[in-house]
Amino acid sequence: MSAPEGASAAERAVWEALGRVRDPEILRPITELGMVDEVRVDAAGRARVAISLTIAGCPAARRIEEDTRAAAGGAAGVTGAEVVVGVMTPEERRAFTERVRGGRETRPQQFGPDSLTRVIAVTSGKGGVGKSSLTASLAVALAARGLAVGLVDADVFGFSIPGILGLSRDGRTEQPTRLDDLILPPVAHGVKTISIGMFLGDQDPRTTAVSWRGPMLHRTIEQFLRDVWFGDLDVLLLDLPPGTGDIAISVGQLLPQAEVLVITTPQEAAADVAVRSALVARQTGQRVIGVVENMAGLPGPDGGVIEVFGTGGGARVAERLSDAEHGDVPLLGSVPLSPGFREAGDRGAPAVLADPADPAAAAVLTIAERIAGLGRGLSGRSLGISPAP
Ligand SMILES: Nc1ncnc2c1ncn2[C@@H]1O[C@H](COP(=O)(O)OP(=O)(O)OP(=O)(O)O)[C@@H](O)[C@H]1O
Repeated sequence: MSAPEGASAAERAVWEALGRVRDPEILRPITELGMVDEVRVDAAGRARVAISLTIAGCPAARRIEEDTRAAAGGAAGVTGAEVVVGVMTPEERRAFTERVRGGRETRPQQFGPDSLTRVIAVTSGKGGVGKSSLTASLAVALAARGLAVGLVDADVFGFSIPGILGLSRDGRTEQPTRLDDLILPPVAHGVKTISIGMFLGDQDPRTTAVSWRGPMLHRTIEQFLRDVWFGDLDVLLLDLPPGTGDIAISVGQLLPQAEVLVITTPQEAAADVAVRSALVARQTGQRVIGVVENMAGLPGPDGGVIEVFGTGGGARVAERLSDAEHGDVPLLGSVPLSPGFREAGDRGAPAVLADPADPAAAAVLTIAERIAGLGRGLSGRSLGISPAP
């Protein structure tokens, strides 16, 4: 929607400014989404903007209201701005969800084999190697490069993504917005993020144990991929639980075209199990695109490096996964131990944004650049186009 005919110059300026206000969950302009009902600017330059939100008090409401006021107030010829917030009628909401979907149905799966979204599942053999920290940081780094990025935290037992991305504070995790059968994921640092930790209702994730059997886990991942509206993504990252359990197998079945990124530490024991988790992914048809070594040497105060977890694990995993059949699996980078990187994650402000000069953050940024540059092979895939008759 844009300024109606007969609008004054100041009203047109307000409409134009509102075109730069994005819904923080859908990441599209509120004018395009039909959320602006009316713009009036009186002779004294006072603007009155009427907007309609999907649900009263939806998590994004205050942000949209503030951004709208700021945008209208800053438009040429405007001396002050008032924002009147209304709620869409069920009819308007239906039209809104249609607009969000762009006429497409959410079902079946959004990330089927013909989708142009690169799906990258991040796996590790054992826990605690920094897989979640690296997945979240890579997602943020790729989004900062201008890509549309989604992140599914499929680490059901150890979901830590909401905390690392600042979506969880004091035991309360930000909730997705539900619009009828559409689930809109919260956006953190430009990344559309969904986690099992967002579906625990009022339960405190710090004290809530998730103990689900395989079929329930499978259904949850399936629902994440089907009902959560990510829109058009360039990249979808999945943080898998460590090891080769039910979730890894479900993801392999649901997303056989996914690429796999393997995280290990330099330690022999971590490297051995990392190779095994990659081999399981391969059995389901997924392609291993590379290995990242985390928790490599800790820079010491005297300029030396303390090899807390030894050396060489990343290179060993890459070498063992490279063969004539699968080609060369590269070691995409080695991320040093860094107290600053950990602290930033604990604060919910990833170091790749908050402190890009941090040695671990810098290594992750370089790895993100390499991953973005790898692209995805389209050979053998249907592009969904047919010759003109
Ligand atoms: N390069 C690093 N330097 C310092 N600390 C790190 C680094 N990478 C990860 N950490 C820290 O190590 C801990 C474990 O990391 P994380 O939770 O990301 O591991 P994980 O492999 O996802 O574990 P799990 O799968 O068992 O949940 C976290 O406290 C994290 O902040």
